[in-house]
Amino acid sequence: MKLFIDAGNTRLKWCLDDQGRTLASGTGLLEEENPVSSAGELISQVRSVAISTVASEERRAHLLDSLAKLCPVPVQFYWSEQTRNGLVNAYQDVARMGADRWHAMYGAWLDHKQGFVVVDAGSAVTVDYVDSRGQHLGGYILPGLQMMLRSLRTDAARIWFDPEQGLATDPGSSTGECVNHGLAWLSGAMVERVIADAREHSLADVLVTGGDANRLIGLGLSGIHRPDLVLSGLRAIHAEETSE
Ligand SMILES: Nc1ncnc2c1ncn2[C@@H]1O[C@H](COP(=O)(O)OP(=O)(O)OP(=O)(O)O)[C@@H](O)[C@H]1O
Ligand SMILES: CC(C)(CO)[C@@H](O)C(=O)NCCC(=O)O
Ligand SMILES: [K+]
Repeated sequence: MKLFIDAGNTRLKWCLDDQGRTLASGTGLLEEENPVSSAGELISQVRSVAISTVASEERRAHLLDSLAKLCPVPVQFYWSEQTRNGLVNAYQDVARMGADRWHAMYGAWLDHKQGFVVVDAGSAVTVDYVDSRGQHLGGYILPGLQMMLRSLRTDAARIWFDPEQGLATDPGSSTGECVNHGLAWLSGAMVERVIADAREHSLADVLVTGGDANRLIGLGLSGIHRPDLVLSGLRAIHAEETSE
């Protein structure tokens, strides 16, 4: 059995794979003593681990330590690449691209050859465009939804509010409404731009992943929700690399 991990800046997503079949999956927090505690006893059956991560070196080392204690098996990290199976990265310096973006794009490329947008609404929001030739046209990195609220709360002395997950975008008449509606309004504007760009570049599909995917879909991002997109790309790449 193989363990696949997508370790973001906040959360970690894992799945257990037996010859391409998903036996179990779950989430954890990177700073926890055992970030894959939700896998329980199954962890003892793991024979190898493959990881896609954008966490700091410190957190990556912590994850390796935790895994070494739980199951002393080979661990392989997978990073961004220049090209794979027709998908071509727009970055000159691909080592700088977050592995999650490349793996999500590759996961999308396998099923959506007619051009697509990947929106990953995690700790940060990323938007990437790939055309029908597999050429990555480039992308955007924006602060995540929680990150924006947190910066308003910590960097502005007189802004106090309770965060809400609402979708209302009408002008607010209290601090709480102004902040919460403001975030929905800004996110909605981003959604409109993504839809307009997809049309302009003839990208057929919009794939949405990350913890805030449903919020963006609620704000009008009509797309395909693929919570497992990074893990899908990682699994495919691992399979290709180990079958050679
Ligand atoms: N159970 C949850 N725990 C934490 N965040 C959650 C949860 N459910 C939804 N969210 C939302 O998900 C966002 C984080 O998304 P996600 O878990 O995909 O991030 P991540 O993969 O750690 O981040 P990144 O890949 O950008 O580093 C937060 O902005 C938060 O609003
Ligand atoms: C943008 C995030 C944080 C999204 O998870 C991640 O992909 C990352 O750390 N990227 C590095 C910078 C880049 O992709 O150019
Ligand atoms: K992510």
